[in-house]
Amino acid sequence: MSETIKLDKNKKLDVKEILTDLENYRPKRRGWVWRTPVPNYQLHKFEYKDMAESLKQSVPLPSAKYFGNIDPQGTSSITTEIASGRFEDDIRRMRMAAWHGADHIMVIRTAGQSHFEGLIEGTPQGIGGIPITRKQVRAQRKALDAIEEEVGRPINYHSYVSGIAGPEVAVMFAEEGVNGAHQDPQYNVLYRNINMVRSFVDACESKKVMAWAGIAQIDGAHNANATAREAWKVMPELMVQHALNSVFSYKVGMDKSDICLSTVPPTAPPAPSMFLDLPYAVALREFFSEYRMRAQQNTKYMEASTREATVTHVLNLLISKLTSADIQSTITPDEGRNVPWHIYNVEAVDTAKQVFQGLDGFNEMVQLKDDGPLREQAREIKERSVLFLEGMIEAGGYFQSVEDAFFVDSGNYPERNEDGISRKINGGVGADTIYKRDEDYMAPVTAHFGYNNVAQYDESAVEDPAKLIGGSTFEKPEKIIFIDELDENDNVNLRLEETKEFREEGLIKPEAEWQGDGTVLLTFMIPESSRVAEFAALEMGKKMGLDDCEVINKEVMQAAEGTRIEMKGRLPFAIEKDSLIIPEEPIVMSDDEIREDIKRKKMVIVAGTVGEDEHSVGLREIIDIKHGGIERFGIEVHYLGTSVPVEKLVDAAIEMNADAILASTIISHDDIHYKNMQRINDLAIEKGIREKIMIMAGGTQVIPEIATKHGMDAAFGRGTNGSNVATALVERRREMEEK
Ligand SMILES: Cc1ncc(COP(=O)(O)O)c(/C=N/CC[C@H](N)C(=O)O)c1O
Repeated sequence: MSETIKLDKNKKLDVKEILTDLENYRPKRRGWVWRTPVPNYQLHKFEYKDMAESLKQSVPLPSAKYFGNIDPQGTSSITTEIASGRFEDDIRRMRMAAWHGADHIMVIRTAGQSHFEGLIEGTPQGIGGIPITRKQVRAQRKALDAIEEEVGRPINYHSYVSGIAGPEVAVMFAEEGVNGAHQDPQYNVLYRNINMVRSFVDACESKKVMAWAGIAQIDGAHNANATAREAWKVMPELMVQHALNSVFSYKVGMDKSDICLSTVPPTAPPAPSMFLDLPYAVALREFFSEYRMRAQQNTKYMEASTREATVTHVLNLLISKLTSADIQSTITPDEGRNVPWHIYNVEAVDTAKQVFQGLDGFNEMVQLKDDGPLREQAREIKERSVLFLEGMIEAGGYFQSVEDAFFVDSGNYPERNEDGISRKINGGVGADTIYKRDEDYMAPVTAHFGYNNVAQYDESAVEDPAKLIGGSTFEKPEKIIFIDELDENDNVNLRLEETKEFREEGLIKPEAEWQGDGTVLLTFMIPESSRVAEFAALEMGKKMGLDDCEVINKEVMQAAEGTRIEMKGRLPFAIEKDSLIIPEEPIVMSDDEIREDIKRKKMVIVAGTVGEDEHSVGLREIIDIKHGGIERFGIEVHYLGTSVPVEKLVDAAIEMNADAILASTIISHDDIHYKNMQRINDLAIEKGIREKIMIMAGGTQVIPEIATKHGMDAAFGRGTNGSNVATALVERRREMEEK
């Protein structure tokens, strides 16, 4: 069995190492792992109410630096769907997402795989998803073994068991340690036009196998949201679809704790979405309190604006918080315009993480009203769904009601708009492919649904039919036939060869979804109407030398005054890493070394926020002893406050015979911060003190390399602290002393 690969956070994951010895890889475990809640969790200066165990390593939110760099993890599993078509490139994105808190990685299948009659092998490239094959599943599960070690939390790997080869896929997933899967025969019927009898018979087998492997199941009800003309009208039907798949799954043998209802808040602003969606979320959780909730963010009304999608997602997360979400599936905010990009998978995971962090303890302060429209609407949705179910029974059962187009009708049942999806009982892909088992039928395999009749060969094998063949692949994984590649023209090895230069030859290109794709995203505000702005942007992109420019989002600022344009394009060149001139990271001296130098020779500093700038916090943090500022080293600081004229700063330095001027500059409009730096420098020259005084500046928008071009001896940007500044002062003074 191949060893778990050890990842170093400062080293890229080596896909080739993942692909090595795959035939001997065995999954470490089966089944789903839920997060571990930690009641009253002390993190930094806070006590969290609704958090789970923290990660060993992670990328916290940008603002975590103000809170001891904590990265609290909510109790819901967080999903991100990563399936660019090249599984090998997706592995790196999985690592990025895991570091941001995703512990449920979903891989949607290549277009139409639901209609593939059997398993596919090797590693062909996919369209809009990944061709799910044994080798690709193994590679990604093996990679996730390493990634979960690195972040310090189990990661659930997930794909799809629906389709005409559902049972075969279920068996392969059970063999390969897949942890979660969509399985809902209604999906086959309604959205893939697979014969309904075949779908339900297959689902018995698929669910039986998934139950054996402890695979958490997600149903397909959310698809009705995405398909219905007016999504908020299908809520009764959604309840029925959940009921059908959940009870069916339970009856086949799945634990209710592994049956996850896939629920999506049906609407989005500008609709009054909380007023419409919250009652549905409440009704659902009341009806199905024994099952798991997999809350998925709304995609139906997602356009190309990532901002708009993110705000809708935050509202969806608020519903999850007010009700419940065992799994919170994030949807990338760019799904309305791209096959999702790395940065947006991570953004979506961060959005969910951030909202749950921000809403920690919320339910101890806010509760849902016990009366009024919330309860009335929830009741009505339940009543309509019961009517829907009764209507189905009256129509002659599930198959007949599908044929009668009960489902995805945009009428709020019992209202009907007669625009539902109808499927023929004897129609669709796989019709007439169900055969009655012969009298002497038996199957010497584990987790086989239905009467298996093995007693005819061996009474003692009734509970363990695979005993008749010395164990099936579930007991004897060495019986699995591992096929490496089948298509010599479409496989991961060829693709890796094409992108080798970006891994082994130190070439750098930006990438959005695939290694070396060169994709960049530009945001413009063009002071023209939408059409003019679009074509102006394309022209600008061309002149910038970008290939394949495409405007992927336009938002009107005002019809005539301007349009916000987002345009993607491709960089036609790569950068050689070795050719980059990267300035050394400023070293930070030890406290003792700084103190020694100040003791050796006193240092007096004049400091102030310069110009018309009232920001004081940053400079106070750099100066004040209680923030670990430079005073703690014994440096004498004369703080002149805020909005200090340049003249006053320089005059004070002369009066105090200061060794240094420290200028804080937060406002950067029209480069006023650099202009003030230049003025301080020039005035010091004019007053004849420039040679003997150090001048330094800092602020969140300051780029040190630019500041030094405006006369600064040193400059400090976002994230600087007292030790950085004190080190620069001591170093600069030593240089001046050596002159
Ligand atoms: C029950 C079920 N089976 C199969 C598939 C996919 O099946 P194909 O291989 O035919 O595309 C789906 C798809 N749902 C969309 C995923 C969504 N982004 C999600 O997060 O749920 C499904 O819901």
